[in-house]
Amino acid sequence: MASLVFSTSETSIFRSSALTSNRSAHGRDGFILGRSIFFKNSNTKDLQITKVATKSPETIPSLERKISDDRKLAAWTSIRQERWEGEIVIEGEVPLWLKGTYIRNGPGLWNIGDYNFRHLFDGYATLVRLHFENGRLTMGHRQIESEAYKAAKTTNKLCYREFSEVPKPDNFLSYIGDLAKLFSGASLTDNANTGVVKLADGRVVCLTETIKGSILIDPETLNTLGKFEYSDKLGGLIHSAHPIVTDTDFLTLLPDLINPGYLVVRMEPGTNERKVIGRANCRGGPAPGWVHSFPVTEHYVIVPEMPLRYCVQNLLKAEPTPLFKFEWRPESKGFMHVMCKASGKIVTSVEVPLYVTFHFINAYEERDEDGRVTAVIADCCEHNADTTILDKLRLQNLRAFSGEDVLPDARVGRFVIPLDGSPHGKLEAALDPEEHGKGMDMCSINPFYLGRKYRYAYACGAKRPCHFPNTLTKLDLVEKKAKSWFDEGSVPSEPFFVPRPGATEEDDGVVISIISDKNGEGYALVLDGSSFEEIARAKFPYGLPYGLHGCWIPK
Ligand SMILES: CC(=O)/C=C/C=C(C)/C=C/C1=C(C)CCCC1(C)C
Ligand SMILES: CC(/C=C/C=O)=C\C=C\C=O
Ligand SMILES: [Fe+2]
Repeated sequence: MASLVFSTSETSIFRSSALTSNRSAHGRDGFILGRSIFFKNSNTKDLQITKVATKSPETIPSLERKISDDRKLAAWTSIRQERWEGEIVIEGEVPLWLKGTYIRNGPGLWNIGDYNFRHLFDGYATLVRLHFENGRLTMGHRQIESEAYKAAKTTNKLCYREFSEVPKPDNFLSYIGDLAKLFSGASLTDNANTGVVKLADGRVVCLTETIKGSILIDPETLNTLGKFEYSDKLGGLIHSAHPIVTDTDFLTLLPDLINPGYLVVRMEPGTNERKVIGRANCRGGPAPGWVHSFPVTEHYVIVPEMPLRYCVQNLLKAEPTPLFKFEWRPESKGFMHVMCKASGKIVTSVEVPLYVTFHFINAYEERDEDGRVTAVIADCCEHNADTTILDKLRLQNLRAFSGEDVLPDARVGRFVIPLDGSPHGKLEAALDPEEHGKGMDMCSINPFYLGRKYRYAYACGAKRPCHFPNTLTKLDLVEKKAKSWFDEGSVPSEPFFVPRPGATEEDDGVVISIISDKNGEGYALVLDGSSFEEIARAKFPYGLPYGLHGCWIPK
């Protein structure tokens, strides 16, 4: 007789079994019982097994929706259950030095009951954890318990403004109330679905573009610990989704929508207080350019002012506009401001060609033979000044690939910002975009090269035809060459570089990515940072939704 003792947690103790053995389907020991699969959790002495539901389970009851086709790409499909954890089998070999935890964040749940969200960036945050130790790998995933997520679960309704979704007012009076809540920030989401960073003091924070969407998590359990409250009086509602975080620093930008400009702020480790370094005033208008990320060099913070600008009118609209909360203002031009980190002074501010970017890759100072800084070089994933990429990230488009080559072209955009007082900067491709299939986004570098002259970057590129970046690409910015990993029909997430401790070469390390494959399944992939060959993969019990950005927490 089979007898299973289920605890209230996800993990259950197995006493005896009349279960079906299941090695072939998942390449590891496990059992099938009804519609659930159980894997051995082999790092405990007890025979402990972890339950994996194969259909929409009861764990997200109010958000439940039938998954009709189990084999469709998991990347654009809502996560099937709130959490899972267990050891997964590695094919190949993970280097023994790789000890620690990779955590990836991203929007993984795009529906409330039968109501489907429209944009990739609307989804409720899903964390994925890959814990590497002694050549073994434990995977876990879990939803972040933001107020927005909890409210959707309890009311079965959208309660906060997401990237493109706006709660429906019940009547005219509540519409007026909603406008007030928009300006106070009360109706903005705290759905921290964009990135995750480890602060120098060890705290792990998930982030999005709303300041209230800064949420502390426990990197071991993926528990939501609570809001990260900023103790200063700086106010404001939005910030860059990508602060610069190092072992000593936390820098971010706060766009000022009233008096167009950006505050550059720093937060000391162990504190929650952001202090102003300086302010960059916008040169174009009527609002600041969207600032999803920004780069730094050793001595400077680079403040981008994109012609794709925040738009207060679009913020007020109930239905998404073609550019969501933004507008394209080519006449307002594009600029790059360079601020001295030490003094907060703007050392130069140049007009540059029009550009569209989510992600800066890196920046560094160019010096002459006397060691004087002559220019700042800043690289980004640049979408050829074309805003249509935002529309391509609507879920309807992501779910509808019919083989047509519809991904707009992108490149590694290299800004050259002279520091000699010239009014203009340059923007050119750092290498021939054909090298990476003219697709380019979701980048990482060796973190020791942040702000310094560097050679390698890792990003997603394209093998055409495609509708979304579908390769992992190592860029050599000196040789101006790219090398790619590709698996037909798969969607890889951001290639994340982890340096080998003690390494002296820039590309000595591994690259971690999470793959959603054409069979609806998924796996963690580890590539060698130097050869860019696969060294290991580990299949998940089921495919996971696409995720955005990760961080590495060394053991
Ligand atoms: C996931 C990602 O990369 C970006 C997410 C951006 C969000 C959630 C932006 C939200 C916003 C609002 C809810 C209102 C104010 C404007 C804006 C910051 C775009
Ligand atoms: C998925 C993405 C931006 C994510 C922001 O955090 C951009 C994809 C661009 C494709 O080329
Ligand atoms: Fe991002």
